[in-house]
Amino acid sequence: MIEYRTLKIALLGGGTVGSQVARLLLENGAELSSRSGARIELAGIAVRDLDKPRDAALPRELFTTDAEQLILGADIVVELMGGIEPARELIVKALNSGADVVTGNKQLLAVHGPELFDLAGQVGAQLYYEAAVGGAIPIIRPLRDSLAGDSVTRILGIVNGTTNFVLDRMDVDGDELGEALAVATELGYAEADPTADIGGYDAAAKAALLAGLAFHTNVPLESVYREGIEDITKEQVDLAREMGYVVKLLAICERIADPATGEAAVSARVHPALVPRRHPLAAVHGAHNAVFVQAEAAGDLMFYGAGAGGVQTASAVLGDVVSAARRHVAGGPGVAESTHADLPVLPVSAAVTRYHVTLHVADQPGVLAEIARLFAENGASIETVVQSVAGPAGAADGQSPTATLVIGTHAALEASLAATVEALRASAAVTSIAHVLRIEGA
Ligand SMILES: NC(=O)C1=CN([C@@H]2O[C@H](COP(=O)(O)OP(=O)(O)OC[C@H]3O[C@@H](n4cnc5c(N)ncnc54)[C@H](O)[C@@H]3O)[C@@H](O)[C@H]2O)C=CC1
Ligand SMILES: N[C@@H](CC=O)C(=O)O
Ligand code: NA
Repeated sequence: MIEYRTLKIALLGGGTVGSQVARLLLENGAELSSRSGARIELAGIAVRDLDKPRDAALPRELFTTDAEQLILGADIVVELMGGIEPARELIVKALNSGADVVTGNKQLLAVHGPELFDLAGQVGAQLYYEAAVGGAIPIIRPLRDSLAGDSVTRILGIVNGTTNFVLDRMDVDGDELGEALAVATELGYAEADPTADIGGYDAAAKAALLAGLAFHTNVPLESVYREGIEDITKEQVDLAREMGYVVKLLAICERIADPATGEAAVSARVHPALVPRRHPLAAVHGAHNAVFVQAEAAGDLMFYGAGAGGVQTASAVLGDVVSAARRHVAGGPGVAESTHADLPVLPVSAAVTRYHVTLHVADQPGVLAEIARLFAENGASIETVVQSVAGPAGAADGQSPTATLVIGTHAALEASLAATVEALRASAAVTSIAHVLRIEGA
């Protein structure tokens, strides 16, 4: 019989993910122990409210409201509380006490990652965070380890399960945004404050982590361009479908050349985009996530799976717990973060994208030529135009007839495309601009 040493796990948070981590640790403890080479013991679960009903039936004596006390004597601290404080302070205490830390807290890492990874390096501890991006999908380890010998050039990902669920329900079931969000929240996909999901903040934090790992540089959260899906309407989703697209919230991380200097730089942005129906990302339904990685030698890779949900995310957390336990058994400092480059992170204006603009114009001779002139003058070139006559303010009201134009552009600098839209807005030929969305993955 093998004599294992015992490793104590302190679990901070017993909510959607934490309760499933606790259940699986208790149910599969023997198996996880033999995989780790150490006996893994759940020492306790810190929560705010001892009497709150949990998703999993867990022994009451494991629960405590004293997170600081629980950390003392723990070998591995699993932080699943979310938010910045007290999560940051507790992780600092855990690392300083020599414990390894496992977290799913992308919000915290996107803001305080550099100082926490530095601290972990200084004290010879390890900070694991596979659950922080893409839920159950292995994406942190592949970027950090498997692709460490390659050069990643671009990441295009659906990294927020809640917004993908909501957009999918709007597309497939005809739901309104609000009703679909209520279901996503009920299913445990949304953050404690779902504005983090709908506003694109959660995806922006994940984009900062992905870009930092992929390009070996620090990508501050505030340098990630962010737009959420709060203004996406059923009308836009329906129009997208008619035109052969689906609306997705994308995180796009790219290594680019600075358009002004030609120097190497990085761009990270999160926004809703039109994705062609034939693109594999269009087939990512429900709360699933998918991350496309393009690398110089490997070519195109795709990582796909459950991006949110308690038990699914618990899988990633437990993988990190086993890694941490193995490190305790083997000794040594663990894997260092590879942030050594110091690349500038450029604003969205330096990104190259395509626009899809729906506008109402006066249905008169010369208008189309005027519109084309505004695009050309601002450095954007039109790829497709679809026109339908008799727009919303038609001749029936005694006004001039209007036409609706749906224009798709070729790829151009975001700065040129945004300037074109401003010029269209100011033009007497344009009655109104109905929608502007970027096209990606075409
Ligand atoms: N729900 C999901 O699908 C996913 C969540 N995550 C991340 O995992 C973390 C946890 O998420 P959920 O389980 O969904 O959250 P939750 O809101 O369901 O659970 C949070 C838990 O932390 C406890 N807690 C919060 N503040 C505390 C404090 N000050 N002291 C003691 N306990 C405290 C709460 O009592 C609760 O038990 C978050 O960082 C989230 O972003 C990551 C991937 C997927
Ligand atoms: N709220 C997040 C949970 C996982 O990170 C999401 O919806 O993706
Ligand atoms: Na993951």
